[in-house]
Amino acid sequence: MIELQNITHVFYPGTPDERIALKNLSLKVNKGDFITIIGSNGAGKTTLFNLIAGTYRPSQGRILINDIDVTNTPEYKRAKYIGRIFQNPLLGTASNMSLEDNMMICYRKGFKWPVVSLNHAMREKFRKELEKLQMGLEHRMKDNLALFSGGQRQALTLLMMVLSRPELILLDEHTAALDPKNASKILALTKEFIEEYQLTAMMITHNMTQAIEYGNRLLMMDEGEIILDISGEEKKNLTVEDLVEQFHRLRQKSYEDDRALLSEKKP
Ligand SMILES: Nc1ncnc2c1ncn2[C@@H]1O[C@H](COP(=O)(O)OP(=O)(O)OP(=O)(O)O)[C@@H](O)[C@H]1O
Repeated sequence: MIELQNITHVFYPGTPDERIALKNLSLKVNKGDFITIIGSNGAGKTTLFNLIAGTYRPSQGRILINDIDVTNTPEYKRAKYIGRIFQNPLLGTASNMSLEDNMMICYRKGFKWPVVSLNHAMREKFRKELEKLQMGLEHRMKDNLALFSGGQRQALTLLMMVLSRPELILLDEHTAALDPKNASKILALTKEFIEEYQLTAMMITHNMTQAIEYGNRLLMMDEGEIILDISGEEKKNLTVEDLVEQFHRLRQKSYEDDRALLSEKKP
């Protein structure tokens, strides 16, 4: 469904600040894959998402979506197929608009005609969708989103993204800024929506336990390369210790990700 062919990305090439963020990276994402991505600090995870979403064009290599070369397709055009959620829960929704207006904008995404208006039938439809979040938000459709909590905003971002039926969703540490209770609620919803709508998903996380528990495939990145690509039974049997040990064996150094290692420490 999405294919990266020999992608290299260099920031500030030919200057003293030159930084090779991705090195000749190739990856095939199959329809229905739910891929978790872990990696040491500066491994290139977010750059990978930026290239898939079209925020940057790669220095070298090609990106295909459903066999169509989109390497030079701008981000706004790719947004039709790709949904993305960031760590900041305020980024995915408009604060100064009501919940129902936010949902309407998202519902219209990609459709220029016919123009659907916010009528009784639409409100009922939105109400039913909001009930799935089990947060009581179906009773607050006229409230401005500035009044909602971070967890509620991230749940809404997730729901609205799903309603726009993207082919691929990119989750960039989308639970990292939430408290543990909200983070696990959002993760459970993520899993539920991915299954219900049969979405293809890629999720960056600094939590190795989460990376093992969720999805059918796990990628580990380091210094701009994918160094592990584990799926199926092998993934089901993985432990955090295995991952740290495999990293050490492959790279002859210890895993440098403060947040990951701290989050795995037993109390
Ligand atoms: N806009 C940019 N300009 C210059 N260098 C950048 C830019 N974005 C990323 N880099 C560099 O590219 C490398 C990869 O960064 P990236 O943010 O993709 O890593 P990451 O795996 O997401 O890291 P982290 O887990 O710490 O967020 C790093 O060395 C980083 O400093």
